[in-house]
Amino acid sequence: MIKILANDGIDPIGKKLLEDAGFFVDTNNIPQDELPEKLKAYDAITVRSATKVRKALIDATPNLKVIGRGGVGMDNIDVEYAREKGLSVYNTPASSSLSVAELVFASLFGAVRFLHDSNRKMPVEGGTKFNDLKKAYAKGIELRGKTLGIVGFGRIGREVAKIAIGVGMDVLAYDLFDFNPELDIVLGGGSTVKVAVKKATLDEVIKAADFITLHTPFIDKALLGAEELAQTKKGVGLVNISRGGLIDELALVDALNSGQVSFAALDVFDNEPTPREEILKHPKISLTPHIGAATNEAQERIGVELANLIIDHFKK
Ligand SMILES: NC(=O)C1=CN([C@@H]2O[C@H](COP(=O)(O)OP(=O)(O)OC[C@H]3O[C@@H](n4cnc5c(N)ncnc54)[C@H](O)[C@@H]3O)[C@@H](O)[C@H]2O)C=CC1
Ligand SMILES: O=C(O)C(=O)COP(=O)(O)O
Repeated sequence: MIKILANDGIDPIGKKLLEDAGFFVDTNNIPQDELPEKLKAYDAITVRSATKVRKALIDATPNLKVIGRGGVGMDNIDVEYAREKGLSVYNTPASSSLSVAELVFASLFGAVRFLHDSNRKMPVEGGTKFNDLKKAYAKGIELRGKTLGIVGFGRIGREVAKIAIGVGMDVLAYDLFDFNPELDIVLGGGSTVKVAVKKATLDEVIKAADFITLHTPFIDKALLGAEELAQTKKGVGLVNISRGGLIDELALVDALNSGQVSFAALDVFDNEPTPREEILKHPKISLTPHIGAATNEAQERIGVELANLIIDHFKK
């Protein structure tokens, strides 16, 4: 019987698909340091972003045939090495795009009205300093009519743009590669309308946007470091739901303290799962613990897609 370890869990519908196909699915979370020994007994492992599948683990588990990533980023897997060793590696790249895009807007709408800070302070000071807090949060802003800079115009960047257009924002989009700026926006009743975003260089996005949201993988350096942050519009708002490292965290803290950046909404961090104190405690940072893909709908789509990929792999 094919044995699958879903080490970071799998949606129940995906699990049932695998079981109905005759596979054994173990959803126990085996600690990273025990995996080299315990994973020997399995044919496949599925992971999200928590479990790392590095060279040493691949070398220690010669029975392993498949690595499945329930999600997009495969930076926690030594993909090339695994493939060289004859393993198949799959991910589910489109299943969570909408959920990530919605979290961008949850974060943006929240941050421009200080919800992150208000939710921290109201339980402590709301009873005694209600009017002081009311004053502190008096300078909220609307999103309509503002310019959103999107860096990385792939699956998630495009979903973000669609919501932005619905909200009435101007969109400047930049990608390393040429792209089609037209989007099909679905209206009520099922009709669609084509709307194009403005193509821009990274420099133009940095200098002209009121808010910048990043949707690229992390390769080797921050896209927004001290130099770039110094060139933004004064008071720009930043969103990073992509990967830690894309914004230089220390430069960000400086830019928040000087007022160059008015807020940052972060779902991903340099050092997960233990982000640095200056980031966790900063009153101008809206925090979420890497939950971009953490909706029932996205996880169900991911689980089903991953199950079907694994079934196809072993049944072909
Ligand atoms: N926080 C979370 O829970 C989640 C985070 N993500 C992350 O979101 C990121 C984007 O995902 P997708 O949109 O699905 O990927 P995608 O591959 O569809 O789009 C990424 C785009 O970035 C562009 N790009 C790459 N390097 C660039 C650079 N240096 N400058 C400008 N553009 C660049 C690519 O050409 C591509 O168009 C991934 O890194 C993924 O890991 C994805 C899902 C959930
Ligand atoms: O799909 C991705 O790239 C993600 O970052 C999602 O991470 P998660 O599976 O929710 O731990």
